[in-house]
Amino acid sequence: MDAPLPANGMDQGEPLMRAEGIGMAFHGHAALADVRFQIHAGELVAVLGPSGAGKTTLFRCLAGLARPDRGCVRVDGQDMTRATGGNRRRMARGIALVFQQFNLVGRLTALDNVLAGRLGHVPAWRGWLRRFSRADRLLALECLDRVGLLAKAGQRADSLSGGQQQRVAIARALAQRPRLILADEPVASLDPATAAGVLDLLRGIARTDGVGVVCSLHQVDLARAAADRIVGLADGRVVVDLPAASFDTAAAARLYSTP
Ligand SMILES: Nc1ncnc2c1ncn2[C@@H]1O[C@H](COP(=O)(O)OP(=O)(O)OP(=O)(O)O)[C@@H](O)[C@H]1O
Repeated sequence: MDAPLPANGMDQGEPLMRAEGIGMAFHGHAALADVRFQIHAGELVAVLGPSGAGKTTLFRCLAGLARPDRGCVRVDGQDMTRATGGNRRRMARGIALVFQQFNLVGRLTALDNVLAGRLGHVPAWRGWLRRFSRADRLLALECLDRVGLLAKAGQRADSLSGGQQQRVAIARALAQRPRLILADEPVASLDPATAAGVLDLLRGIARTDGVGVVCSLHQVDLARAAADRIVGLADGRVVVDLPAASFDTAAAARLYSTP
């Protein structure tokens, strides 16, 4: 008999990214301790945990923005933590980041912000002069269309609503043509309905494009509705790693009551 397919219905194969025993301390206090989990193509993994559990520190380690004291992050089996030069840049290009505060340039249009997603793919001088090719412009417009904001392409980013700004940030991530999207509390600044819409969008991208998405969240209900898997961090350790459908009140109690 065939093995059952994972929660997202896709054949998972080799993981895109693997956290292998990540540890990181600040002033002698462990923010992360022996964190291990995997992310596969096409799945949305929600990282939940109480305040101070280490979600942002983990996100920074996965994104290559911080170097863990112990363990490593592997992308396609290669150790990103110790990669240098062109190799590191190539790995970083495959990882797009989405932040709670959107990180758009307010005075630039939505389209120009999305084009920033192409910066890792074009020669530096083109980026400085904002000389993007026709193909890059078409791709950026296509990405805006996918997030439902083609009509806002020429509008300044700071004139858009919070939900629209986060959609532009997701379009920018898409324009990078990433294999992984790491989103640190992407819906923390949004109202519940807008938040659910943004998570639906990320889940659709995971499914349609086969991108792995990791998303830290504070709301259990949103995580259960949008994610394929939930990884629970408490006091820097993974205390839960379950298909979202199996994340019940007992799992939530285990996660949020860990001393
Ligand atoms: N730059 C830093 N210097 C010192 N301590 C830090 C630093 N960054 C994080 N920490 C500590 O590491 C621990 C984990 O913090 P982190 O921000 O990763 O948690 P979090 O789960 O993202 O929290 P929240 O949900 O409140 O954003 C906390 O005890 C925090 O005080």
